[in-house]
Amino acid sequence: MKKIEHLGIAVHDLEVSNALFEKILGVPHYKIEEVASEGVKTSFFKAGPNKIELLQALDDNSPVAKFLAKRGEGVHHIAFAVDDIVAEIERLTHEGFTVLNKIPKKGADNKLVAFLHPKGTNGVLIELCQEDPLSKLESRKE
Ligand SMILES: C[C@@H](C(=O)O)C(=O)SCCNC(=O)CCNC(=O)[C@H](O)C(C)(C)COP(=O)(O)OP(=O)(O)OC[C@H]1O[C@@H](n2cnc3c(N)ncnc32)[C@H](O)[C@@H]1OP(=O)(O)O
Ligand SMILES: [Co+2]
Repeated sequence: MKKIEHLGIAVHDLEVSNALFEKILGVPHYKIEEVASEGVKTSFFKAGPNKIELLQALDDNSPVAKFLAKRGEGVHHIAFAVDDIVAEIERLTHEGFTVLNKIPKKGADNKLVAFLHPKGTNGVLIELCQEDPLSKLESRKE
């Protein structure tokens, strides 16, 4: 794993939290993106070389809605950048971790993502993140 790609923070109201994090970080969010498959609306901030992802739930059954109901607002996951997500999924599965999706799925900000169950990782939800190679081709079409 190369570095922390982003830190995910669950929030009730994206608009309110966008204003809050703009005050904290001194920069506005650079992107808002819905990921319907995850049931979230996200916004992204850059703090120097680091990225923060705010997550608001789109529906009551989404992972973020459940998290908010159980634990309230706060750090939801840590995402690590990897070069080869398929190889990392294999490696971590062999190490005995529960990879929640064995096939990488499309995340936000042009990434392919996979999650490790927090029960096997000291209670921290871990996201693996690889740059989606197709996203370069998609942006060329525009
Ligand atoms: C867009 C994308 C991107 O960056 O590109 C994203 O980040 S999407 C980010 C949103 N998507 C995801 O989170 C997808 C991966 N997450 C999941 O599949 C789910 O949230 C699970 C982690 C499997 C939990 O789902 P489940 O239905 O089992 O919920 P549950 O409420 O019964 O939770 C089971 C236990 O896990 C704990 N738990 C749940 N979410 C947690 C989290 N984020 N961090 C630490 N612990 C967590 C609960 O408190 C509970 O513990 P106790 O048993 O002790 O009470
Ligand atoms: Co994330």
